[in-house]
Amino acid sequence: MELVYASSLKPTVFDISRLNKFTNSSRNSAVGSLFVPGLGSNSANSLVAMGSSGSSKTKFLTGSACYVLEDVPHLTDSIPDLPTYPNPLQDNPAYSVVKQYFVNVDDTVAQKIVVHKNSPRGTHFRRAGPCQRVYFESDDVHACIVTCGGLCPGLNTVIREIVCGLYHMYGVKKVLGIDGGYRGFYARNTVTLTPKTVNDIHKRGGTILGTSRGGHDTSKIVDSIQDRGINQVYIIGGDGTQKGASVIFEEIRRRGLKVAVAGIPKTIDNDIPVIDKSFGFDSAVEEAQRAINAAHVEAESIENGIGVVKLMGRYSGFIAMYATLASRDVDCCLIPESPFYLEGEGGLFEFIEKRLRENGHMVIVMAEGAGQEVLSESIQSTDKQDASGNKLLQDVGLWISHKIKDHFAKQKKVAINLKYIDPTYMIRAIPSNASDNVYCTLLAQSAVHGAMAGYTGFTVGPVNGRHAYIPFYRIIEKQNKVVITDRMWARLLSSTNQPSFLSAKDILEDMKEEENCTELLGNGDSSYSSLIDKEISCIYHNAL
Ligand SMILES: Nc1ncnc2c1ncn2[C@@H]1O[C@H](COP(=O)(O)OP(=O)(O)O)[C@@H](O)[C@H]1O
Ligand SMILES: O=P(O)(O)OC[C@H]1O[C@](O)(COP(=O)(O)O)[C@@H](O)[C@@H]1O
Ligand SMILES: [Mg+2]
Repeated sequence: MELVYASSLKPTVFDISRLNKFTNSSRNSAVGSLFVPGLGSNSANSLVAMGSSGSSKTKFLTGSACYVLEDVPHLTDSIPDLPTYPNPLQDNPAYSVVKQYFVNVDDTVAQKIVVHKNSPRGTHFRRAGPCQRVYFESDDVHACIVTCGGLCPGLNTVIREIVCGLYHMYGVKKVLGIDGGYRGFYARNTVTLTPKTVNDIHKRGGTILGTSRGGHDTSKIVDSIQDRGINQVYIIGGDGTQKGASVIFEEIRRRGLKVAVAGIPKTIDNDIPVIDKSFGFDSAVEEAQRAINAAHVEAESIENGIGVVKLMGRYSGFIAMYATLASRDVDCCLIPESPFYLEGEGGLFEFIEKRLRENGHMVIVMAEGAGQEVLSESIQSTDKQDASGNKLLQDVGLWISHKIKDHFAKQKKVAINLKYIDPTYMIRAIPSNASDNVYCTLLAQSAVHGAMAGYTGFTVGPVNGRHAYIPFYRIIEKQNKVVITDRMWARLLSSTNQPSFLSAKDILEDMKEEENCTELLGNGDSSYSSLIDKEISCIYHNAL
């Protein structure tokens, strides 16, 4: 049993695997508080739970009305008695006039903001921002930045703002860029980054550091961090990258190093859970409009014109869904989460025929991961993967274009004119738009504040509009997907008026699957969030 102290409250620490038993035996405690032996049932008492999920430790702090803080690790968890220093920002003329510039140590951000009067308060995350005391002296900081995975608009902005944030806010002068993703730690050169060298990189697409898939060798990476004397690691990347960051963090902690590991979530697909959205997503949706416009102009200009646009989205169809909603020129949007079929009543071909009869043209937008099951039934699917283990997809846009052409050629009733546009890599390579630039700046600064304050093993991101520090295990436990039984997909269906391709039975099955999934996660080792949510609502309802 370990004892840790968080905020001003006296904590009790216990193994999370015992939470079930522990909370079951406390059902008679006062509403809104968990009964902790030794702390009594006073709702002012809180408990801190530190348990292990496989190799990963989890920190929970509970409060009244079933409040739970899923906190992030801190350097002092494994290296106690580290010295602290006043935050240099307090002497910064720009910030000295700002009222309450520092975040309160008890500030947290609620994960669920739609509540009822009797709802438990539920899960919260630590609010991101500058803290009064920091755990690094400016001259002692040696930071590094790495970018991994696929490209995404805004990568250079995040790099720029980490460098400038460290320099200008904290007086940190040693920042290293790791060349070419994770493998760059041990196989490539590094570049020195200064505000001067990164000054105008936000105007360029891509990443000035280069990126890669695969090549994650944890012990070689941590050896390199240790050998170079790096003590702050900023890791920018998607779900795969954050998994890599999590194991790097574990290894650093195992070796007892004073090194803060901060993740900045990147993915054009918006498939990272918990956070509101990922950077680059807005830019991608905006740029996709140009491709959809082109498809619409082409389709409209000729009799029975059909424009097919393929957008990115391997497992999640967010870009296709938002680009469709933004455009209003799209007749049908196909995403991986919503299965569809081609032939017969209610199928895609029937819908195309109807739209051509009504409007004389149509536009179809599809995510690259859509219809993979139909496609693999039709052509032999391969199980090829990229270097990171992501499934390599067949070109569904090209395949569907051929299918549509074949269908109308066989029918011999309507002569169609189909144009297929694949703007995927053009979209991914653009610089970020204005709103993503602002967003990237906030992400970078929050990451810098967190690392300087000694937090580690966290990903930063907005939760309901407020930036928060989220433990790695919450980011990597599942992927964010479009929920087709949610309002947003219903809005899309009513905007395009396309068929849902689902029978009432399918919808019921989908909802059941969602429920089962939550159940499984709740009982399994991987999702502490679901476990905690289930437990607190159980206690709460029993107490009422
Ligand atoms: N489970 C994992 N454990 C450790 N490293 C991983 C894991 N999954 C992916 N990575 C590493 O993360 C990097 C990026 O992953 P990838 O899936 O290509 O992109 P993204 O981070 O954008 O999802 C790669 O270098 C890959 O080796
Ligand atoms: O061809 P590449 O570079 O491997 O990338 C293709 C994939 O990268 C993405 O753009 C983004 O994926 P990641 O965020 O995992 O890098 C996917 O939409 C796409 O399937
Ligand atoms: Mg990914």
